[in-house]
Amino acid sequence: MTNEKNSAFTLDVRENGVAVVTMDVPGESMNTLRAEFADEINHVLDQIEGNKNIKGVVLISGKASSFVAGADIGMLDKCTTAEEAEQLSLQGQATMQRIENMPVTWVAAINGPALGGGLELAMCCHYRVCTDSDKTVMGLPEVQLGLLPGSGGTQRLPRLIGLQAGMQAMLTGKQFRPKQAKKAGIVDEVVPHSVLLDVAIEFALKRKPAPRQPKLNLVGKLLERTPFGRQVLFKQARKQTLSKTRGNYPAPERILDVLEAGAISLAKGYKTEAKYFGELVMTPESRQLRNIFFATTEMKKEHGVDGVEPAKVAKAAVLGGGLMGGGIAYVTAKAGIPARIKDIRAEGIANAMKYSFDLLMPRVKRRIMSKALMQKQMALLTGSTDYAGFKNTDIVVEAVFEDLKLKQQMVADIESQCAETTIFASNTSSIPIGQIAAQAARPENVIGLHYFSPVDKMPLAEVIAHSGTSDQTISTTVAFARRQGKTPIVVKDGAGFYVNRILAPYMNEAACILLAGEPIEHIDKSLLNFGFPVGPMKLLDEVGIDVGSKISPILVADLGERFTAPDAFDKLLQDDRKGKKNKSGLYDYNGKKPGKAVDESVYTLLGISPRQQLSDDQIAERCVLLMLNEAAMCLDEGVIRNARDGDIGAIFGIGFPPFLGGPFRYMDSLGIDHVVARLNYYAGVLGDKFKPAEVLVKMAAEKATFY
Ligand SMILES: C[C@@H](O)CC(=O)SCCNC(=O)CCNC(=O)[C@H](O)C(C)(C)COP(=O)(O)OP(=O)(O)OC[C@H]1O[C@@H](n2cnc3c(N)ncnc32)[C@H](O)[C@@H]1OP(=O)(O)O
Repeated sequence: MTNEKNSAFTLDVRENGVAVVTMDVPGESMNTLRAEFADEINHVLDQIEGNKNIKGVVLISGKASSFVAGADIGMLDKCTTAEEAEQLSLQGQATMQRIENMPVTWVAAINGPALGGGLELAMCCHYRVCTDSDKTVMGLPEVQLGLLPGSGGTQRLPRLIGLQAGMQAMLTGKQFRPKQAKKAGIVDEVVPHSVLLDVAIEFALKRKPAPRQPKLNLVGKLLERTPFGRQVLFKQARKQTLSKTRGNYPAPERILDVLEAGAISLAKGYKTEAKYFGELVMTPESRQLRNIFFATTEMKKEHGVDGVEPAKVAKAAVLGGGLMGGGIAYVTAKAGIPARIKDIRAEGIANAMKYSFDLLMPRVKRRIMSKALMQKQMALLTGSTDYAGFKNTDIVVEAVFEDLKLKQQMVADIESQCAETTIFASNTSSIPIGQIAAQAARPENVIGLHYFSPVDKMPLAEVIAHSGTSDQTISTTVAFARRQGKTPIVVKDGAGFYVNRILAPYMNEAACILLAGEPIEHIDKSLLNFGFPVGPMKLLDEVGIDVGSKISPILVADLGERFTAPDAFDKLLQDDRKGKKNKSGLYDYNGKKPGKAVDESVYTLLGISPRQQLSDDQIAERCVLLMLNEAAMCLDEGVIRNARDGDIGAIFGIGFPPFLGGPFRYMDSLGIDHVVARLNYYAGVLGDKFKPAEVLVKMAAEKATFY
């Protein structure tokens, strides 16, 4: 065995002629690919080429549960020119082409994540064997970083699984589970971890596979293997991509360019891949997306309170079997934590359980999940219309109606029915936690844990500590939310906490613009083009016009008149328009395409003759500026601990455009002086609600930035 001191690679030539190359980057929990490894890996390749006894090679990771997590994103972040980044790509391509062209058979033995450059490394091998571990995933997620696969992946994946499948995988960053990867043709075998190396060694002793084409049906062959078919395919793909990105994300378009080049010639494909990889590394969009990766990775290591270890949560309970309760129970059981659901009606419990069933059954049918695993997760859900089984719960999450008295009663019930250490976490979206805890015997155990709907999809959770919440409660709740797969941010108690507080002025301004006569679809299109996943008018229908109207008075009482909602909301509610939930809102939910067309009768109800008067940019600027201003006030008042939490909270909570990095990074990119100037302009035209936050005025004067 040869292993240069501190080398990332060791070479062990077995008696049977199989060389095992183990990648184990010293001191790192994950293997990543770095330019500095080039000499090391080429030295290993030289040794293999120089040893005629070697009949085959297995490439395996020395990490317990990960293969290779891709190129080192920190390395990419340090690039200062597109040419520098392009060289990294060309270097990666060359190394992988060298492996692919070696006379001996190479086998990638994958356990755990093989992502980005990690999958590219596996694809230059001649066979791939992976484990059936829950941690084993394969994919090319570069697009989520504003990049494209830069070490040959754009050319190898389509040749392995087909152009359409490869295109889809790269445009979405899809992660393949072991069985999916086998079915798609990414791996040749899926085995238990205990025999991974043995099976890989068997493959290494085989001859290289004959050149193979992915299996395609007739339509697939016509689309992928004829020039005319590819022309149709790429035209459709570009149209779909632009309809999703609205031109805000360059990477998907470059991926299609590279795929189209590669369909003509492999050499052209590699050349174009390196060129565009280099350019994308330097785009502001990719920089912002990489910042999100660094922020969320850093947050994974935080407990919410420095130096306070979380208590163990062995069992949880959920009060309320509605939409939120069902979602909370789902993510709890998915984390492997038993969840007891209490509702006043048995139907409520059944409804909560059905939430999980409806999410899991399709996965079983698509063979993404085994029936046994589904049954195991469902078995963690139990229910009761009383407090039986609550005695040994460590945390109870309350998700009942937004009624203060009811929530205070829930606190009293839990304090009498559960252990003295049991945490009471309220999923309230707006009621100050201090008020909910006002009559608690153990207020130190009371905390807010605010999820966003749909709970199984939205990654953010706000952890709201009132003045009496103990550090232990905070730390345990943060850890619990993280086990549920959430990205928790700890926010200070107060009406609307952080996310709903910055959302309210944004939504109110959209309503004002509507009342001034701007068409609903134009308002939504403007904010969609800005980069939000849904327009404010559609969001109002989705969340519920009644919910929005309940939050406003709470915000006005706690934070001031600037949160007063336009009377449009009252007029809509008087007409029983709650939105999507009762199929009557700003959009028409009764036609053939529910929610697609505006319900024109709204204009009559509001006394409006819709006419486009403002530009997209004017609409977006007015709504977004108020969100930015409120975010700055939240930071200044300590509602959020830092700009990073504010950015991640806005992106993960309300879909603030990720390519802009979040409110604070966006203000930095605009320039604080520009933000203040525009706020002052609108304050002069539209009133004090646009008055710039004092903190922004001060920062502008000092030419300060948030980062
Ligand atoms: C050549 C081209 O194709 C370009 C590329 O390959 S771009 C990179 C593509 N790869 C990715 O986008 C994967 C990014 N990583 C992840 O998604 C996750 O880390 C994971 C799913 C691999 C593992 O998740 P988890 O188990 O939660 O572990 P952490 O996220 O906490 O990560 C553990 C530590 O590894 C560091 N790390 C992970 N991936 C990378 C990477 N690509 N570059 C640099 N560092 C990476 C992460 O920062 C953690 O480090 P720490 O020191 O423990 O904080």
